[in-house]
Amino acid sequence: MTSTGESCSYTYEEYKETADWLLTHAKQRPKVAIICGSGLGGLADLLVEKTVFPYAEIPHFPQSTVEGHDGQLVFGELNGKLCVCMQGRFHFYEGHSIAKVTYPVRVFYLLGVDTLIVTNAAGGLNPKFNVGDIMLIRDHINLPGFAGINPLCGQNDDRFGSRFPCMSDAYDRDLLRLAQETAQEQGCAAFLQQGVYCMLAGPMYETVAECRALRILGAEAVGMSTVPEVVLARHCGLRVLGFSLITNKVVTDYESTERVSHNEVLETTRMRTKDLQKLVSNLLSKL
Ligand SMILES: O=P(O)(O)O[C@@H]1C[C@H](O)[C@@H](CO)O1
Ligand code: HPA
Repeated sequence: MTSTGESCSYTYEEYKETADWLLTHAKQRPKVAIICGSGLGGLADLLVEKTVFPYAEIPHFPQSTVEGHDGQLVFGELNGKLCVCMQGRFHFYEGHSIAKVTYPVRVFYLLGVDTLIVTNAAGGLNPKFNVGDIMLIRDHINLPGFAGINPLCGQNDDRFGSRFPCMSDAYDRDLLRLAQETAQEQGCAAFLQQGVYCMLAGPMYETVAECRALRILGAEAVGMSTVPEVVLARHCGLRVLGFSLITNKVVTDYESTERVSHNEVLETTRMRTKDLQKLVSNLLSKL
């Protein structure tokens, strides 16, 4: 890894070393990778015929530091589909460079993965959303990207993708439709939403004025992750499907006494995690 203070990136060889190490140590060859959001790592526990690698054992892999993010990579089968699951993701606010936050995505690509499923916990900005709703991510707003915090900044490596990737189709429309159908079939359409996720760097939750501004921008859910991984995944041509679990409503009123906390976020994930697990699992069988 090179770090100049202004930029920080990994070499192709480093990604390759990690991928080759995993190919040597895991027998599975998954086509689907899943990144589990805060409190949503239980999904990885459902895999069968598992091979589990603590992040600390994987060459060049970053470490998780946030409660609700366990820090292990799980290979296995879920509903008949081979998957590799990140039980714990990396966030920019943990002090990781944006290259570190997204490191696993290029490793997945080199493993032969062609589909990335991302999940996260997010605050609901759309007034029609309820706590516990599952929002299919239709699009995103990359606010840190507006400020130049972007995993694609720096020299482009054509072995991963082109200099100027398209982002107008970041979230795969066929997968979105499939997720909607699956939700209907399993009877959870009542709490399924679709919308625009906006990433902020965090780690503080938003002020009232910020939430009002985000709404004006067209954001419907706000969080502190996901977008850098999706940007890098699209750069190397992976199909992406994203789920935001609406864990809290954001505060847009100065008279409100509500205070969002990570405890509240984790509590909501506990309430809804089984539904999200079932949705992902049912969907996998259709891929
Ligand atoms: O990893 P995700 O995006 O699910 O985590 C969210 C954003 C912050 O890390 C944390 C705030 O409660 O949950
Ligand atoms: N804001 C930002 N990130 C979040 C929130 C929120 O309200 N809830 C869960 N993650």
